[in-house]
Amino acid sequence: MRLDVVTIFPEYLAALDVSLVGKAAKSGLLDVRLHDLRQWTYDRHRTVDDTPYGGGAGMVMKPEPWGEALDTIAPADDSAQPRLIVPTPAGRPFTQELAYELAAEPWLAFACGRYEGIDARVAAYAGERMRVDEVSIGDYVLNGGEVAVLVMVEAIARLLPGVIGNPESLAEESHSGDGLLEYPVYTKPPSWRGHDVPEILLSGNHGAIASWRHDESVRRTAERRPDLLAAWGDTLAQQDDAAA
Ligand SMILES: O=C(OCc1ccccc1)c1cn[nH]c1
Repeated sequence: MRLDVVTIFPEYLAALDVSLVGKAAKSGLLDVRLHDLRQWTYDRHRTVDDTPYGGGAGMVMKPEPWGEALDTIAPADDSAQPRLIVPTPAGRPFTQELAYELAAEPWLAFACGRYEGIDARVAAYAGERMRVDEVSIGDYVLNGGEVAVLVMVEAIARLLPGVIGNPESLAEESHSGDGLLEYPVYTKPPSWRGHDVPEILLSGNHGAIASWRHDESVRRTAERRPDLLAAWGDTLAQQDDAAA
């Protein structure tokens, strides 16, 4: 997979060179290219922002540098075009499902907005030749899209074959498919500072262990994410109907 990231803080994305993503990049699974948006500015102050039409506080990122960045990274006359992801609080939710979808793409480009955002015509212009998704990693506001890109790239890269050492560990994690949160995990020692590992996990009774883990997943989901439990209940009902 090719990954392009356009930002006014390329050093923010240096983290992509370490850990899993760094290893994937070195092993050729990922072709990560960072671009400084100011490369496409020509005034003395390398201006990337201006005041918003219609008034209001803050500044908006000018369209011109973005248009030139996109034209350099993905020339309009190339048949191959990236899927453009624009992190923003106003985006569609980033989910494990979307991470899987994006992990199947051959080429992703990320546009890191700052200030109050990027002139809306940039997404419209890009949309003339590539798929554009405005995506939110959560209901809070950051100063820029860079951290959101780190979050999304890590969630996506770990799904690429060969990046994760043990693919089985993908199957049982939270949000990985059954719609419930992951059960609590334990390792040695069996007793630690007055806290013991639940006996069932030391029993070797795999049926009982699986049942305990499912019950713990349901309990935790009910406690922390009743929204997911409702969805999970609906899914079960649909499965029952389908089986009936
Ligand atoms: O703050 C975020 O992105 C940076 C950004 C982009 C555009 C305008 C303001 C801020 C964000 C929050 N959840 N997901 C993304």
